[in-house]
Amino acid sequence: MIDKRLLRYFSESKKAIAQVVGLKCLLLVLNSLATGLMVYALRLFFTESAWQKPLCFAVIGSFVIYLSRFFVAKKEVRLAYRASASVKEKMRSQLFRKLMGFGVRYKERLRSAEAVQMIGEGIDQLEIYFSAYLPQFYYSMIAPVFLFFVIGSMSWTVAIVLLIGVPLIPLAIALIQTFAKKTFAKYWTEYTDVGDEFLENLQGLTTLKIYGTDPYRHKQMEKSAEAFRVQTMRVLTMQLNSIIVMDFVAYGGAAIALVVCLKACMSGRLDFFDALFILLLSADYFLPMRQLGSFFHIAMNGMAAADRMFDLLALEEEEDGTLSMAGADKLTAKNLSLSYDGDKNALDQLSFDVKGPQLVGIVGPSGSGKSTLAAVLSKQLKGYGGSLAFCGVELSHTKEKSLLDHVTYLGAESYIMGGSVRELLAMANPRATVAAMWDSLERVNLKEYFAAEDGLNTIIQSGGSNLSGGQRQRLSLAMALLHDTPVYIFDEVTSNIDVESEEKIVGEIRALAETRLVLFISHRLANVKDAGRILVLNQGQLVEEGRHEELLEKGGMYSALWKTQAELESYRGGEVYA
Ligand SMILES: Nc1ncnc2c1ncn2[C@@H]1O[C@H](COP(=O)(O)OP(=O)(O)OP(=O)(O)O)[C@@H](O)[C@H]1O
Repeated sequence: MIDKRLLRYFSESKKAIAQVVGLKCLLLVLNSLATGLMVYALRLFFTESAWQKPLCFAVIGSFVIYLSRFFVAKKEVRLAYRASASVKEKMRSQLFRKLMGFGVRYKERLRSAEAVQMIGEGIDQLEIYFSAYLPQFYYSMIAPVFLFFVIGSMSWTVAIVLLIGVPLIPLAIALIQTFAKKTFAKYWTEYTDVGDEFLENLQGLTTLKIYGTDPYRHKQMEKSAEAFRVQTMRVLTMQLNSIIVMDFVAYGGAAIALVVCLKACMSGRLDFFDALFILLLSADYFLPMRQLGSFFHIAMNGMAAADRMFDLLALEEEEDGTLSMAGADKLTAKNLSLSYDGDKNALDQLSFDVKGPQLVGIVGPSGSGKSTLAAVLSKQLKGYGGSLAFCGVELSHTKEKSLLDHVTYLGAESYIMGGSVRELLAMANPRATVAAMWDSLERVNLKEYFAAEDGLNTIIQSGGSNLSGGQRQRLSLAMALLHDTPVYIFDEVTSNIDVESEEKIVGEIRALAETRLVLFISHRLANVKDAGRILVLNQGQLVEEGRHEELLEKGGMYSALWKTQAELESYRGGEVYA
């Protein structure tokens, strides 16, 4: 009934839980005292001739006790919150750290919807486990023992009858738990599956509409939603049934005690006012256990969610390097290889040596390994074979933070967060001045546009949804330029951009390469024509390298690609491909 692993993991919450249990016991004592005083007052009222003074005392006493109960209960709520707050904070930060540890490839380990559900609702369920279920669990063990002695002082028979009924509730709970665990685990699987499917369908809605496949996905989604509904109903049915069982035990036990109590009273073995006191307190005998039963269902859900969280926390992370970069103007690859599936090499024995400042073009047919190389260079992909080093420091041993301080990667599609243009640019470089921000916007052809809007205060919606594809890309580029690092990796950054902006941006990239090492992947060879060095990849191998003219002269792959593109782009005037 208790998840020991959870308790061990969050051992710091034990103190607050113990305090909550202590306060619950204090409330029980106060409650018993108040009931005792009330019964005492009634006894005086009906049996004593000079009853005014003691009655007054009893009424005032009861009032004081109820007032104290109010403050104790308030404190209990606060402590219960404290017990769970630290748990939630610790679990959220651990999961967040883990996801960060997976890096940009976290999606390979965990689906986005599952991450959101786990970190949101899953952790909220843990709150109830720690703030309500655990304190109630310990309290419900102590309360019947305390009441056993209080009631026993008046009638041991009634006390024993009541005590016999109490363990039936935890027994019922334990019995339910044996099959409930599977039901809850399945519920969580269905829940995260349906969430993931929903998110994917939502993200791909435009594609589904274009190809008219939305009715098919609609049907599939309906099936998953139905499976989730059925599972939810199973959980609810199980909860309802177990509540009926627990109510039967609790109220059945109280009813039997009532009969025993009345019989003892009628036979004169028990004083009427003592019997009244016992009857009033008998509910407290079962209520803690009964309440434990209600918290138990929510706690089970929290435990099932916790199982998934622990599974995630147990996943291995690739360890970060320990070395800082000694410089970034020299990049050396020796027999660099990488395979996605352990079978075919996406990068195959690449060896090259490039020095900055310089523009290095990386070209090759589709699927030749250009983006894979960029991903390895920016540590988005780890586990390469051979060697890859900036100024002699192996990339796999380099601290990610150090790499990010030296290398800026920009791909064809970067996610733009919501916020003002100023906030976005400050994210790239918190020390950037307003003038530097405008300068970076000017360099990517966005200055006029934002000046006509609300300047740096222009609000960008989440995902850059109020910008065009090209504007989004240019804003990402402005951020990259502001980031100001010695190395830049641009992977098809101009693929989404109109011709005029492309020319300006390629010009900016060339200018940037006068002071930095810029690796520029572009399917459009004209963009890298002026590069100091061009690496030509094919099937993961470096097949040619050199300057544009040298490569044309060779008449190899580069030359063939150039000719094909020249034909395709002849409508642009042809002078670039002449
Ligand atoms: N995540 C992945 N999982 C498995 N294989 C992959 C993955 N990404 C790329 N590949 C494979 O690796 C090879 C190189 O792909 P890569 O994306 O690096 O090529 P590219 O030269 O950038 O192509 P393009 O110009 O079309 O973008 C291809 O055969 C591709 O199918």
